[in-house]
Amino acid sequence: MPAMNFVDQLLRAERAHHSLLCVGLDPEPSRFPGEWKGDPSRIYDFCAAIVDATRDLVIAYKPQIAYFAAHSAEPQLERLMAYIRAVAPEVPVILDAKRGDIGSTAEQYAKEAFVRYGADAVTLSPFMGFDSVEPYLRYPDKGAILLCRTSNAGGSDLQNQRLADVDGQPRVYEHLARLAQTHWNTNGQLGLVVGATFPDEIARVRDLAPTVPLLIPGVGAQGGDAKATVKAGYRAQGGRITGLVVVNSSRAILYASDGDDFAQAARRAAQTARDELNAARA
Ligand SMILES: O=c1ccn([C@@H]2O[C@H](COP(=O)(O)O)[C@@H](O)[C@H]2O)c(=O)[nH]1
Repeated sequence: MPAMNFVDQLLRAERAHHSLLCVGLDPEPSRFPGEWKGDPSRIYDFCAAIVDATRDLVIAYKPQIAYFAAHSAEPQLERLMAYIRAVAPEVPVILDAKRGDIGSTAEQYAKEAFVRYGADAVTLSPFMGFDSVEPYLRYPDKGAILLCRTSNAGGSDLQNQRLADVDGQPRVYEHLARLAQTHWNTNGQLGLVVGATFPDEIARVRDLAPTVPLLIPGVGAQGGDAKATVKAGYRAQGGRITGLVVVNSSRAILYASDGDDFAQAARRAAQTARDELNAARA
């Protein structure tokens, strides 16, 4: 049976769990509960408990590789990826690595994401241009999600600049949104990262890239508005989703409680976030 591609995996998970919520797996040992506090050898256990508590509520998981690499915990990430595939095979996993390098090195990063970790998609910085993205597109079913209009304030420094210093010229992030909808999307599996902290820009990206899935971090701990996010980026017609949003929340869910009830608290926080996102679809 041919493998299901990333976009279809997202749509299937959305249907199965009626959810636009992506839980971000950003394990920070200093915030672990009880006896696990400060112990990096518990990264896998902590994340697996979060997965067990939330797996019927999500459209995707997004492990951020830095939280593993900083503790030499890549083997725990490998184990976690295998665990998610085993217990939640219907949930795609986006490896948040924000890679970006020349083609020969990008080939190695693509192998790391898709072969070593078995990720369904990876986040990339498009700053080095199409030849730095192309090696990922050679994997026909895998997703590549390009940073477009990021959630941090400093994202404006470059992404909001106009291509020529003339009013009316597109901004860098607008140009990228157009490319992702058209020429660059050679396997049909590109996505764009747009921050929930900038709902007007989400709407602009959606206009320029009407069918590209948007990964939207910035609700929860960064204060982005869930309702405004969905209104700006989600599109459906006649019961069919035409513009999908995958809305990430990490710390607000992982650390909803610092006690032994952390997993139950994460579940409650995920339920609340999922319901809030769904209410905004109406
Ligand atoms: O523009 C961006 C791109 C990526 N991120 C990542 O998303 C999560 C957000 O975590 P919260 O705890 O929900 O704030 C984190 O992994 C970032 O590296 C982003 O925030 N903004």
